[in-house]
Amino acid sequence: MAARIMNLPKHGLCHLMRTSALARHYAGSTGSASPPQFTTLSVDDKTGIATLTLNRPPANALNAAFMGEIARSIKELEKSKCRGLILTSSSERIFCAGLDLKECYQAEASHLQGIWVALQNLWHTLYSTPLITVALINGHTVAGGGMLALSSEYRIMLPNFKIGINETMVGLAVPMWLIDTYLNVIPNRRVAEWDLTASRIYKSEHALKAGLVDELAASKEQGLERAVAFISSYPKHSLVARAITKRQFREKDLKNFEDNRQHDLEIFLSNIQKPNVQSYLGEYLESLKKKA
Ligand SMILES: CCCCC/C=C\CCC/C=C/CC(=O)SCCNC(=O)CCNC(=O)[C@H](O)C(C)(C)COP(=O)(O)OP(=O)(O)OC[C@H]1O[C@@H](n2cnc3c(N)ncnc32)[C@H](O)[C@@H]1OP(=O)(O)O
Repeated sequence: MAARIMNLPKHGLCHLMRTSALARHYAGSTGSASPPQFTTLSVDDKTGIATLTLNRPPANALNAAFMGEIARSIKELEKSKCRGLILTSSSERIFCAGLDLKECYQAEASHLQGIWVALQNLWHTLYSTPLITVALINGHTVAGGGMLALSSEYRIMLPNFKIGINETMVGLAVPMWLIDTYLNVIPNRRVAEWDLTASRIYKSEHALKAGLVDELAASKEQGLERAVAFISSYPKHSLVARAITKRQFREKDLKNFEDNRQHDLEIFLSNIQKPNVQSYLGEYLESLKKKA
């Protein structure tokens, strides 16, 4: 691991930063003095590949601070001209359980707004990044967690976990930008419509067959090797052309999102505050607790 910040490393791809250095960098560039709280970031100076590890126990549930932190890391890595990003989890069971439902229950409108805007920003940042992105899904990933995996370009999953988008199950509609993201991975509209309307959750092995993930890996170590191999398969000289091509594939979805950003927020706020949705959310949270 590199131990210093410098302008141009010898391979010309990535500034070299350790977690502590990046934390200082955040303070300068975002106005926030707080170091990363829920993630760790490491950058390999030989490969130019960053690994961002989600670390908000027990479930990596997404609250506004956590989502802001992930989005800021991606932006900083873009500036430092890293080549690729691997997203993974410090948990051995859960990659990401989606939005922090405890923070969505009986919350003030302003708090809910902060959560949704952070989710929108995180999706936009990850979906549009020129970095080569791989989700190394080393645990269950549902709802907002599925969004993180599906917005990445390549998915490597460990066996015997669950992946899917289950919003209709919690009584809410899937937003158009997430439908577009899903279609970018599963272009068969009938299958995508069925999956999202039915809140279909796939087991790893079935997700591979369905094309929702690209590879299975036997262990996290093997998954990391495969992720590095995927990112390294893009030659250095092609990175700019690659990024422009990626952007063109995703541009329409990004524009649709920008055109409807405010409306999307209003729909979420209106739905999440409905008494029946809140009541269902309360029961759902109880059912999660009872499992323990
Ligand atoms: C509110 C709905 C908004 C809908 C918005 C509409 C559009 C969608 C656009 C994209 C946005 C998505 C919104 C969301 O992300 S909603 C989140 C939905 N998430 C879920 O339904 C996941 C619920 N969790 C599970 O199914 C399971 O926990 C699991 C992820 C499969 C892991 O199972 P397991 O390994 O058995 O672990 P536990 O169930 O025992 O959980 C461990 C621990 O974590 C707590 N927890 C789990 N999920 C959440 C969560 N989402 N938020 C907060 N806390 C969560 C769980 O309560 C346990 O805690 P304790 O150890 O303290 O009991």
